[in-house]
Amino acid sequence: MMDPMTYTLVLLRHGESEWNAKNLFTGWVDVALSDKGREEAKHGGELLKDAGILPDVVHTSLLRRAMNTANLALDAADRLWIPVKRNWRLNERHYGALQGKNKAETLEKYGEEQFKLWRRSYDVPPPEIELGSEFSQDTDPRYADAPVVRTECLKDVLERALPYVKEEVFGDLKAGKTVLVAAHGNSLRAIVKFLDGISDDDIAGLNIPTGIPLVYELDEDFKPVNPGGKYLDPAAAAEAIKAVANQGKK
Ligand SMILES: O=C(O)[C@@H](CO)OP(=O)(O)O
Repeated sequence: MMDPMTYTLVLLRHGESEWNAKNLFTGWVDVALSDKGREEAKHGGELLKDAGILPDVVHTSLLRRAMNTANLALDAADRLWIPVKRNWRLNERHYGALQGKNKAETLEKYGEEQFKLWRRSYDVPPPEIELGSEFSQDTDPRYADAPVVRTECLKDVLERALPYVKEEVFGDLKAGKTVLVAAHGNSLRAIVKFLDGISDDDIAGLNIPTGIPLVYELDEDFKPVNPGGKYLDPAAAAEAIKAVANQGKK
């Protein structure tokens, strides 16, 4: 039994996307899940159901890989009926001019140090994307309420995600709901950094696998009772985390 004084927050990174499979920087580009990604999402829902962790409300980004992952997972857990809240603040980190670029080619061209800084440093953003270019979202109507974003580092993601998390996600937790957040590698890294109080340096080494629910029990001050959370399939998560860390290297 879970302590009745704790809140249950489930973080779920979307299943593999078509651009994850092609090893391309994705960011705000709205790519679909791959077949494997759809399977991962369903499996994530089955893991939730098997663990008896049944979300009462789901929060997603405005990107279809997260929205569809939430739907597939909730369908598998027989919770497709729960309320849905969507917000751009849960989007993947905007990858600036790297959006649409191949990770292996970028590593090759700029070297490991620069590649790592762009990918995992806390406060070094990639170069800004050119407005109006193929992979820019500056005219996308779904972002009418958001500022024009041209690139983001993880710090920027944390700063735009946190107000939403504190208000909406914590608000639902306070109301006694089990909350599912279906989002992205870097928006979830930002949330985990905040929850676990991870330092700006150490966050570089944290990677989140696709499709495996990460469950946090939080105390009434929203501090993790189980620091780092608990993956519902720890062995699969450990394998997948290594693979994410090594993306770019062939
Ligand atoms: O391309 C992206 O948007 C992200 C997540 O897939 O990649 P990375 O893990 O390299 O930050």
